[in-house]
Amino acid sequence: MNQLNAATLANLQPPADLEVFAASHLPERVIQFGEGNFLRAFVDWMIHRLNKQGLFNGRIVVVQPIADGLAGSINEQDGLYTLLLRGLQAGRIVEQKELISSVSRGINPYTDWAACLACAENPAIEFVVSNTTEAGIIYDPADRPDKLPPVSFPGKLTVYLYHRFQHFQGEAAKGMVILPCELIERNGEQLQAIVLRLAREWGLPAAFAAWVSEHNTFVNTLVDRVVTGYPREEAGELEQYLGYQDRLLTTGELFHLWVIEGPAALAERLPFAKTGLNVIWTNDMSPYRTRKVRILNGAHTASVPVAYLYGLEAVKEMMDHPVMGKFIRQVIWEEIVPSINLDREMLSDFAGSVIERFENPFIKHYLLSILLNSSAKFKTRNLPSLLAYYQQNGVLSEKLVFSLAALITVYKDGVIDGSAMKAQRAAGEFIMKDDLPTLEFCAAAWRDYDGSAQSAAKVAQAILGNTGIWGTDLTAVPGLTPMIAAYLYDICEHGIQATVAQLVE
Ligand SMILES: NC(=O)c1ccc[n+]([C@@H]2O[C@H](COP(=O)([O-])OP(=O)(O)OC[C@H]3O[C@@H](n4cnc5c(N)ncnc54)[C@H](O)[C@@H]3O)[C@@H](O)[C@H]2O)c1
Ligand SMILES: O=P(O)(O)OC[C@@H](O)[C@@H](O)[C@H](O)[C@H](O)CO
Repeated sequence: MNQLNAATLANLQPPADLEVFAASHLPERVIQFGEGNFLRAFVDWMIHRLNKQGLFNGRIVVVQPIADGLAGSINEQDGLYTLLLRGLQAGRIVEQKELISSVSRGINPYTDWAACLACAENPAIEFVVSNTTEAGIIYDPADRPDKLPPVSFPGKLTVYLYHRFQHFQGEAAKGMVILPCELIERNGEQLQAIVLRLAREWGLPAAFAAWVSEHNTFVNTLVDRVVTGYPREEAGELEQYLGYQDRLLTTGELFHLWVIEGPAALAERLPFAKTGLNVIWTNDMSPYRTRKVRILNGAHTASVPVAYLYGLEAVKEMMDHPVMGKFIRQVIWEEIVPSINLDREMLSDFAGSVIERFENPFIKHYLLSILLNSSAKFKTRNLPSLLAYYQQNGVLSEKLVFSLAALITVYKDGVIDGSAMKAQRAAGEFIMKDDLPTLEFCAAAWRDYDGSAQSAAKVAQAILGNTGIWGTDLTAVPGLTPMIAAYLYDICEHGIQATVAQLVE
């Protein structure tokens, strides 16, 4: 079977339900840092939808942000890939198969940084999009403008913008619109602040900093869609059906929401709403962010360590499970939702829709992929709920605390292997990826556990007291250390299944 590319497509009779739209004539108008599943199933899909209706007429040049990436595969496929969106709409099964044609090419800046800078000279490329994970928007004091390319994403963007500034001699109209999609608080503002800091520390002219501030627009955005990536279990069957091999094949749910905090005039230049896409332009995205990160991501992060240790593999399986299904619903309705100080009805509607999305029978969202980097996720997604619940009620939220104990148990008996950990659950060994110092610290904290309640208390004391992991000393939260210690002991000595079964009843 041939690999998908323009030539393969030209000689193929695609299945009738695969929507194909030719876009190879359209100019590049967007530069995108990040080539992951999420952007391909979200922003690139949205631009594709705009193009189909003649509302944008532009393509995206994709830059891989780290040395190991997919630019080569993107080019082998002439930027083409298949997206499968599946779910229930008004009780009906809906499956949308689209051949996405909005990506023009991939650039690997580690082998061709000049190609990336050449884009900065193109006046038609006015938009920057990014998703470099939460690890991407960071200030790296060791980064340098003369590295080819700079190491960090903000470093690359600073040099990119400086090249544009120089090429167009600071012309106001050549400023860019920058839309980061990383799931960090006020992503646009944080990115702009790092760019300006690097510009200052690298001794770039003050006029450049002024141009960045006055003529470039960094917007804050919040993204929402469950993207499950390459469907490895059914890929063979799907490729037979499609008639080609597609290394970039991606799957996800139908639901999508992009909240953009930016000037109304921008909505005219990116007219997503005209195509029926769920894109909200607002002056204040914080309620959207709080509700999404605390309820949807928080529910994932609270339930996944428990469910994975329990022996389950995917979100839908967890939702259908007699014990774990109760656990996740209880943690959402009884602990997370009440801890958020926003309109009750809005929160309830959202929580209900999140549960329906998790029940989507057509996507397989692996727990292990959600478990990745759980310590940082717990800190930003669940700790605020745990602490707010305590402040409101004067007692600790049992299931959120239990989920923290389950997460701490994930690191028990772990052996560091390169930058990850070989970890253990009853069902066997697995690879736990997390921040390396956290993995090392937690593995060491468990070493003296001897099956006694006292040694469980020592583990709890050590791990909760590590401010580097949680951003605060959690042993200072009244009652938390003994409660975690008791759960650790129960999980280790009675097993997670018995412990969680008792908790949900
Ligand atoms: N998959 C989803 O359902 C989903 C939904 C909403 C938001 N997100 C967010 O999108 C991010 C990416 O998800 P994905 O599914 O596309 O993952 P992915 O693994 O397919 O892609 C990750 C991307 O991030 C880049 N990257 C990784 N580490 C980096 C680093 N240290 N510095 C710079 N770039 C780095 C990679 O090069 C790649 O482009 C996640 O961190 C998540 O927060 C994902
Ligand atoms: O993508 P992560 O690893 O940051 O978090 C795992 C999930 O919570 C996340 O992917 C959600 O499904 C997504 O944020 C929905 O929009």
